[in-house]
Amino acid sequence: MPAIAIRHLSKTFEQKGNSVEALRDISLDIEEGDIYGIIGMSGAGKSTLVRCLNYLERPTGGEVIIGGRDLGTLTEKELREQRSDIAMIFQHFNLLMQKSVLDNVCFPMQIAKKKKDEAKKRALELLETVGLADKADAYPAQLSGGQKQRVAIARALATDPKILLCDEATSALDPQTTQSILALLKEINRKFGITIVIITHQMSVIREICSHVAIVEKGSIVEVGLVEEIFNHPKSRVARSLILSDRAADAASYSGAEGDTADGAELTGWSGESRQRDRIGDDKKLRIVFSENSAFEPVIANMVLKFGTPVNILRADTKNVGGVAKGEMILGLPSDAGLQEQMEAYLVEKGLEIEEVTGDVE
Ligand SMILES: Nc1ncnc2c1ncn2[C@@H]1O[C@H](COP(=O)(O)OP(=O)(O)OP(=O)(O)O)[C@@H](O)[C@H]1O
Repeated sequence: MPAIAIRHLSKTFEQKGNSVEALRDISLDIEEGDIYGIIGMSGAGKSTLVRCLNYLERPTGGEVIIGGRDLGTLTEKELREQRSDIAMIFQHFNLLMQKSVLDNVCFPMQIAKKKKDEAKKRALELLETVGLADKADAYPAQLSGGQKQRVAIARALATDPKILLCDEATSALDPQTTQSILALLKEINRKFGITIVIITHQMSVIREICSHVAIVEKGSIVEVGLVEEIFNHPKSRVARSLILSDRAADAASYSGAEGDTADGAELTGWSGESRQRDRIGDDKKLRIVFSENSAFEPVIANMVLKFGTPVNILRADTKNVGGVAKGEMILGLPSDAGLQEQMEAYLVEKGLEIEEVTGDVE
């Protein structure tokens, strides 16, 4: 049984005679212990979807089934109880500014009428878990963004939830702090077995920690599956576009490239992570994903030698996809159509998986 089953979910907002279909016929299974990503551009419906998952927003149609219970059939009281299983963190942390860090973490336990000393003990344990034991007496205003999000995470864990919903939880943070918060979420998932749903517009966040992803566009799911599979073979236009705009913090520039290709091959524009749109014009662009850098370098170099024509490397970098380093390269082929065809055939013959990229490579 999935931790969260979403069946034909829809949500329409009615406003001054206008109706906005924010969600249309969304169906998803999120398994227990998953770190599940939901990604889409601005206005796609992500926040509405996450708010429907705990019925902060009541769907117009369809079902949300959590732990086997259809939330739509619950009374308000049952819904409140059910919600204690579902915690949430937000982009802007939503801490109580007049309360100390410790009191912020104690707050949900206070609401749940837990004994004061037990709540304090648990809150201190949780602050330890998020690495902020020394900040118990500080106030939110005295903390950095990353520290505030850690407090919010500790507070979210205070009611021992089974599910943690993260709505753009790292969007206000710098790349390095984002990495550390994602690492913390991963640790929490592993340590406590909590199912985590991550809502984001950043592909880098998805590929860092999610096992599965659903891509939302205009209120509908356009692609869903394993992150690695979608990263390697995106099918929808949105997935391609999100992947191509993924210039994350860890997109360490591709190293060792020049040395490895210096054996006679002339790769125009090779400079680790290069952007040479102006030189490639409207020529054909290919995206190649590979698991080891060594797998493609000789192939490209030999191809250049074989055809006696340079190719442009528009981008080459390494990305972390679920803890595994994946190489990604965008190759610009010469404008001759016959040569393009032969080069493509050569790459496929050498075992590389290629796909055409349309539009600009930023
Ligand atoms: N309370 C509301 N009343 C009317 N329309 C709404 C309401 N909430 C959201 N919408 C509309 O629903 C659509 C989806 O909005 P939503 O906030 O879920 O998107 P999002 O993907 O989270 O966007 P962003 O990343 O910009 O936050 C948008 O067209 C938005 O204008």
